[in-house]
Amino acid sequence: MSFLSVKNVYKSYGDNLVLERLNLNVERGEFISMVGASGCGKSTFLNMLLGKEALSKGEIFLEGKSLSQEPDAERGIVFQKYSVFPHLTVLQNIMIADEFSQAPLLGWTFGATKKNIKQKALDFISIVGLTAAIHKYPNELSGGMQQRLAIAQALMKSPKILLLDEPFGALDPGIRADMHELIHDIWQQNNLTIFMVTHDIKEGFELGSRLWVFDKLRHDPQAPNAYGAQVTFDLPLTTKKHKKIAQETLEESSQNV
Ligand SMILES: Nc1ncnc2c1ncn2[C@@H]1O[C@H](COP(=O)(O)OP(=O)(O)OP(=O)(O)O)[C@@H](O)[C@H]1O
Repeated sequence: MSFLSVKNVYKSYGDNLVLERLNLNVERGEFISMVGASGCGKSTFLNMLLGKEALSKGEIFLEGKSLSQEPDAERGIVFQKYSVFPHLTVLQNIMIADEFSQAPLLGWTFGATKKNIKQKALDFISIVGLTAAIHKYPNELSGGMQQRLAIAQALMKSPKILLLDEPFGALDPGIRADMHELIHDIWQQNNLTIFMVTHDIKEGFELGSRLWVFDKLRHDPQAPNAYGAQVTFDLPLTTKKHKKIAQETLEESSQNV
């Protein structure tokens, strides 16, 4: 049994068939980079993994259990646009999800519970390198720091899978390189399974252990929505040789990625 199995999944919005016949197996600890032309359904696929979008057909299993339709703590997500609360400090932003899960009504925790959550938050703040900024508000942080904050927030929930939707797209190249190192270390040290959508094929190659290219195999110019995208290339990236072969494969196919 694979860690995550996608079985014959289809997704359409009205008569717009976005994804069709997806059959994929992923093992724990893989880092899947997902690329493909704009609008081919990469984010839709992530949202289905998150449980935010219902499947039109088929099923996705995580450790043998069908994914519920509700977003779940087992799946953390980091978007390009940061999902932080502007009126809370870095520390409060990271603590809040745990506080609400422990005290769902008001989100206020006290005593030992609060102390434990704070310690856990401080540990993640240290991992993402924000210790010097714990009392700052999001608008006082750079883009890279805000992204670190979003990653720490996602990690607080100890997700089994981490979903990254173009997480570094808005960052300057230097900061991007730092973030690549950070996410690579977090992936390795926590045996996380990561799905990352990126428009930057170089980033996909650098970070991923496996590359999925989404594309439509069939096109009907008279009915552009009649066919959905599939994973047309599924290539390992675990060694330098794999990466070279993957690069050549894509160049030969002149895929629009
Ligand atoms: N909630 C929705 N309702 C209707 N159509 C939607 C919805 N979400 C996405 N779509 C459509 O599904 C298709 C795929 O969108 P999606 O955002 O998944 O593509 P993408 O590959 O992530 O694109 P990009 O690379 O530009 O972010 C598009 O045609 C889009 O218009």
